[in-house]
Amino acid sequence: MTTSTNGKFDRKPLIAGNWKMNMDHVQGITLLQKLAWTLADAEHDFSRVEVAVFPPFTDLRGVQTLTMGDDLPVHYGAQDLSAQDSGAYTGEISGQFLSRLGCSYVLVGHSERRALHHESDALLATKVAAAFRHSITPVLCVGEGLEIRQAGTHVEYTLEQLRGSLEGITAEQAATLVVAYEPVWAIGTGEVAGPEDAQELCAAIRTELAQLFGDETAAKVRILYGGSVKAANAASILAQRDVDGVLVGGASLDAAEFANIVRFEHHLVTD
Ligand SMILES: O=C[C@H](O)COP(=O)(O)O
Repeated sequence: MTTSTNGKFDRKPLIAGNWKMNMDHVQGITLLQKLAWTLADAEHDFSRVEVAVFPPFTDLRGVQTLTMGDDLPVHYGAQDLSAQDSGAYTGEISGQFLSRLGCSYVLVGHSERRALHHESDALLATKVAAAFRHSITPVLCVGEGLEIRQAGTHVEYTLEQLRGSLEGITAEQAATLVVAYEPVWAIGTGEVAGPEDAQELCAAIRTELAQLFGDETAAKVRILYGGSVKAANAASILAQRDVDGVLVGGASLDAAEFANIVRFEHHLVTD
């Protein structure tokens, strides 16, 4: 294991909060301020553990103003983007606009987008490309539903999503990618995949990335786990070798709880 980042991890851990369709622009600012104060009070070292939030589109300008004005070391991103850059696409949001708003990241293919908006792997590959066109890091979400898990085909299913959604990207682009493994049956249900389940899939994803783009590239990709992550279970999940962070939904709406997830290292047993 290399120790180029923080000693414990090969890659810098990323703790990401997806607010989903919660928090209007006023509530969003309050939440981010509380989070920043809580982490500042705890003297959180952002150079060791990165923090990012994914507010609704309508919050992004306020989040940008706050992070710039107060010089907050928190990154932020959008929950989706258009595959197109501009034109007659009513209701769509271009990566170009997100880039101008200072977004570092964008979620692509969250399971709720795949399910509710029928987003296919082919479409998602064009969204991944759009994110890279505008210098935004895509957080590509993959993961199986309950039926697939019960049938025991979850690894192959998830890897097929991965391959399809990354069609056409280069190894250079892949090296900067973030992948989030989110088993749909564990999202918002209180069911958490065990740390070993998270490791199994995150390791399988890394092996597949190595086959697609080479070992060196795969070693650079951060792979997150998502699904009912809370302060109480974050440390054991993040202790897994191939888990480089978490994508948190519900628990990211509570500043104190999310800050405790960010500070997971304080709950790790050191070896
Ligand atoms: O994007 C986050 C995931 O959907 C997990 O959501 P959750 O933590 O509420 O289960």
